[in-house]
Amino acid sequence: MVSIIGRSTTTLLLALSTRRNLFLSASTFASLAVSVSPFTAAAVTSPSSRYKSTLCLCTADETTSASSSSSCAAAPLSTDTNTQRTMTNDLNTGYLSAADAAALDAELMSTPGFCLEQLMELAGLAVAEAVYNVVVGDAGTTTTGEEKKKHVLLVCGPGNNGGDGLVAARHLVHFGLAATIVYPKHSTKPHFINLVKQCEDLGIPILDTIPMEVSEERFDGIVDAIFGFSFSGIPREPYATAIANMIELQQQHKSILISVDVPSGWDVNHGGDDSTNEFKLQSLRPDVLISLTVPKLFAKYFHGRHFIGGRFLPPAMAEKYGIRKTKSKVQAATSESEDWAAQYQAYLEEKEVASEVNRDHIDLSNTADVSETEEESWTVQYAKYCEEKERDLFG
Ligand SMILES: NC(=O)C1=CN([C@@H]2O[C@H](COP(=O)(O)OP(=O)(O)OC[C@H]3O[C@@H](n4cnc5c(N)ncnc54)[C@H](OP(=O)(O)O)[C@@H]3O)[C@@H](O)[C@H]2O)[C@@H](O)CC1
Ligand SMILES: [K+]
Repeated sequence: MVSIIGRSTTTLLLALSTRRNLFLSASTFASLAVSVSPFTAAAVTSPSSRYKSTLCLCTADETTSASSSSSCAAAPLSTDTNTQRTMTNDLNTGYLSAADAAALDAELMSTPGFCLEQLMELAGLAVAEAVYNVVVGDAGTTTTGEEKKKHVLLVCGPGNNGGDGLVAARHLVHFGLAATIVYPKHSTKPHFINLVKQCEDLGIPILDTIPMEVSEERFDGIVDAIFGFSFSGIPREPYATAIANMIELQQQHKSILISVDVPSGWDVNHGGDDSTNEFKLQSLRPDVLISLTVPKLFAKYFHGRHFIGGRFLPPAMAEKYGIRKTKSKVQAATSESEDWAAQYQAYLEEKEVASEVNRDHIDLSNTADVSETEEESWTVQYAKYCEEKERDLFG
């Protein structure tokens, strides 16, 4: 399976490695990327994603790691996209009840001092990465056959699950996909107002209802970010209609339905297959589930493709909540990643050659020296240019 790190992390590492050590090997770079990656995103049965920040492969064991410091950012729990199967036997992380999930959330924001905005950004980024992997997948292209951008509809609810959807929409657009948001009830909290503004600034349409006309856009993926672990009872309007519309689009347009943390309408502790409940008989059947931090109890009844995203648990807290830890291993990168690594190595070599041309001796193990020398070389060239100009002008 593949773990993914965010582009920002990659960029940071590129910048750091370029400045601090030009001989940093691609494999060291990849290991470093894995070790600093703050979240986990998805799993991925499609190891050949061309998304360039996909850096490492993890074993199935990795999906069980709850340690934020050593685990890959996202891990898939099921390994076969075509034959859906239960993940129960594959999962060693334990499941959280709705009450425990809320308590864990509150505790993350007290003892380790995470703020909600921080957690939501990590969660939303992990969601975007999993969605990218699912929608773009093996095809490795962000466009459709007609060269239109692949398009993701994100249906966002009134709480933090909806916030994860808003964050994910922004990242997906930065990843090169088209996004449309349906946000029936806007939160008046300042952070949510900002999230909406950030999406508007990217030109993402924000609608009140799901466009259902046949002539309207076909969505490659639909992200269900309506309800998370604080949902209870039967969905009220306008969300009941939104859920029904998502089911219709999934069935008629063959859009991939991806639920964030909890399939909306499912009982967080008991799942969505309770035949005694009329609504649940019509409830949505997501193709993909992205559990945040840890799967909730209902996930025992989910049989589709399963990712874990946004794992930021310190080990002591993981232990407290019965989340089992295993050692995480980083295996060889995918062939795509190797391509990427090769490109990076070539870039380093190019830089090295350029530096050698520019001066007799450069200590390549010291960034300060390199930049100073480059700066010196540039200033020398500029001085020569000025001298020439002066000679031309004044003889
Ligand atoms: N640590 C983590 O893992 C992190 C988790 N994060 C995310 O937060 C999610 C939990 O967020 P949350 O607590 O805000 O609740 P969530 O489920 O989004 O919705 C509550 C809203 O739904 C409403 N509502 C409820 N029942 C309803 C019904 N039957 N019909 C209609 N409405 C109903 C309810 O309204 P109320 O009943 O209060 O009137 C309220 O407005 C979690 O799943 C994950 O996605 C990340 O962002 C950060 C890190
Ligand atoms: K959801």
